[in-house]
Amino acid sequence: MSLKNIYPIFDTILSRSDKEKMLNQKAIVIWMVGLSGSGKSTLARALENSLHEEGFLTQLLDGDNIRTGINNNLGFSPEDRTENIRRAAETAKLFMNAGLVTICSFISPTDDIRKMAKEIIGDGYVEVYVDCPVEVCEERDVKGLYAKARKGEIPDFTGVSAPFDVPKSPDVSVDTANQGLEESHQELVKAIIERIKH
Ligand SMILES: Nc1ncnc2c1ncn2[C@@H]1O[C@H](COP(=O)(O)OS(=O)(=O)O)[C@@H](OP(=O)(O)O)[C@H]1O
Ligand SMILES: Nc1ncnc2c1ncn2[C@@H]1O[C@H](COP(=O)(O)OP(=O)(O)O)[C@@H](O)[C@H]1O
Repeated sequence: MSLKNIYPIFDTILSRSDKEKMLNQKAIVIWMVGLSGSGKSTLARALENSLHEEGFLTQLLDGDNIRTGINNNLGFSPEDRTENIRRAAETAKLFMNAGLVTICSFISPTDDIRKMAKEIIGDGYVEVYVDCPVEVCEERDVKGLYAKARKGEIPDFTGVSAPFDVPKSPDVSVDTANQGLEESHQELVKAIIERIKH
């Protein structure tokens, strides 16, 4: 008789649902899409804090920990953006399969890029469109990037000199141009909590 028959744990592959049970939550990937300055990072951080307070185990993935780390060799050409999102989606899937509620904040500018992310992640992909027109994002110009892009100092800038396809069928849409931060945050938390309760 083989060792595996005596000690079945050597042969057992734990599933996502075993981990979800342990954490008492449903694991999903919340994929936040929107222009620079639309409010993705602000809402992603606020959402993560609220979920944490409610006892959910979370992980946030964004430019700060992905573009400076695993993707520090990538820029903003269409090919590099695709590779950026491919690696981010694969990373998000690993966290999701470990049972975590994973929040991703990337511009994800085109239909094709989002289709790829959705295909990689599969069941559990929840698309959130952080809806804010370029005029309002430009007015905010949180990092001064739109001004630089208009002067031609940043090439291929999304919404100015590179494309952004408005998502056609997001699972959740948050209008940050006509709503305050608090209202957008509450709306988002409500939409997500009902998807992650075990
Ligand atoms: N050319 C160009 N176009 C758009 N954005 C630019 C560019 N160059 C630098 N940045 C800064 O990079 C942030 C976007 O990175 P992402 O990884 O989210 O982009 S993408 O999904 O791969 O398109 C984005 O951050 P956010 O403002 O948080 O969206 C910008 O600060
Ligand atoms: N309803 C809202 N939701 C999110 N952010 C908002 C909202 N209204 C105004 N803002 C402001 O818009 C800016 C969004 O910046 P940021 O979160 O860095 O965007 P992004 O990560 O998409 O580039 C912040 O200064 C934020 O305070």
